[in-house]
Amino acid sequence: MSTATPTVVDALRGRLIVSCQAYPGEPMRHPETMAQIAKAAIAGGAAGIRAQGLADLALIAERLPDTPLIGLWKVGTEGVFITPTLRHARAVRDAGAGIVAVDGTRRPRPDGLTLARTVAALHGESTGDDAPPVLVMADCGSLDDALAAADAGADLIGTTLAGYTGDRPGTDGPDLELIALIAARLPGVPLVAEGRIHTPAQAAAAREAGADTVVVGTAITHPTTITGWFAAAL
Ligand SMILES: CC(=O)N[C@H](C=O)[C@@H](O)[C@H](O)[C@H](O)COP(=O)(O)O
Repeated sequence: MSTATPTVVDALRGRLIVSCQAYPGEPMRHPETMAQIAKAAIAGGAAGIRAQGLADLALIAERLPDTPLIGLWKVGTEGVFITPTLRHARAVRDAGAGIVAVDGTRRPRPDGLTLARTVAALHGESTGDDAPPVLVMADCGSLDDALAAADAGADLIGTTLAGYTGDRPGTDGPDLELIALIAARLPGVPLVAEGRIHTPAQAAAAREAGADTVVVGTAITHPTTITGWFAAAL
């Protein structure tokens, strides 16, 4: 696992990261819209942004140059779809993400590389201008994924895919049990709680369970879903 203690991780510890994503065909799917949402999230106290797609990432990096940015590139919605290959990861980095989120499961990757080789390649490549190498966040779906990803050298472990790979139940809120299991087995490896955190109390519970930092997406930045929650209640 990585022994680096990057300052960007310190800046995120105990703080909120807001995921700003709109899905194909949705009204808010526009880089300008996502950049404005990201700025609004920072104004509200977020310490970092997570975003998808090269155009969104490039604009957010330009508008918020001092904000830690976790980038990903989704390819489809099935199997290994979060930044699935080294080529996608390099593009996300080159678009301006200081942290590249990649699929961190043990499933085979479309380019045939292991996660370890993917991480090593990214760590070994200069980003120019004395900038530190990009950090890699492994989006995991289980404890075994997390252990393997830490072994592979991932800088941050995320619970992003818990409930989406068949290894863990799709809990109503965050998978607090998984967060606690990973925190206990990987002390010292930055742990990002992500997925189905819908209330401030759930965010606090994720931190309490052992997460270093918390990502909230839908509940802050996806009005169609939030509206649906309210509409369904009436
Ligand atoms: C499983 C998957 O594709 N997760 C994606 C990863 O980037 C996003 O669709 C989620 O919105 C993000 O993880 C934040 O989670 P939530 O929106 O539940 O707060």
